Amino acid sequence: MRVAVAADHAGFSLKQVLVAALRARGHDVQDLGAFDATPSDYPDFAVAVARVLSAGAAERGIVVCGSGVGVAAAANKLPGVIAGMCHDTYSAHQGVEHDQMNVLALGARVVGEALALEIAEAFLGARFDGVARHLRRVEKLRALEARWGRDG
Ligand SMILES: O=C(CO)[C@H](O)[C@H](O)[C@H](O)COP(=O)(O)O
Repeated sequence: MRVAVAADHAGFSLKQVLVAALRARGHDVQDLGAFDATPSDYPDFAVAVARVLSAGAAERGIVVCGSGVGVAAAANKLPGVIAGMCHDTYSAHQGVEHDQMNVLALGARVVGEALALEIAEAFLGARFDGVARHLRRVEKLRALEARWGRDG
């Protein structure tokens, strides 16, 4: 699967681990930085991933900061993005199956590397189930986006 990944300084180390592991497992990973742990601003990296998703150049995105909160908020500002912060595997796959989540937000100061990798795999392995009630709810999300717009 084509996956865009990015992190700020707080998520840099975990992002390095995720990129290497996901590539080793056969995913086509686009690493959008950060490329070192120099202090940086999480919106810049979350938006880099969200732009790729918004343009249809990747199927999924993973964004990492200290808590996962900032990158989730930033990614959700762009059209076509449904980002969720998940620190357990159930939310990571259910968010895709029910909510069509396409960006996973992780907090590197919250979860360890092994759990983060399991969460990422649960996210990447899941597919939207297309069940009518789930589709109806996702369409309401899209309608909210269309009504109030987002700054891409
Ligand atoms: O967790 C974050 C946002 O939700 C980000 O990692 C922030 O950049 C975090 O606040 C970083 O904190 P720092 O003290 O600047 O390292």
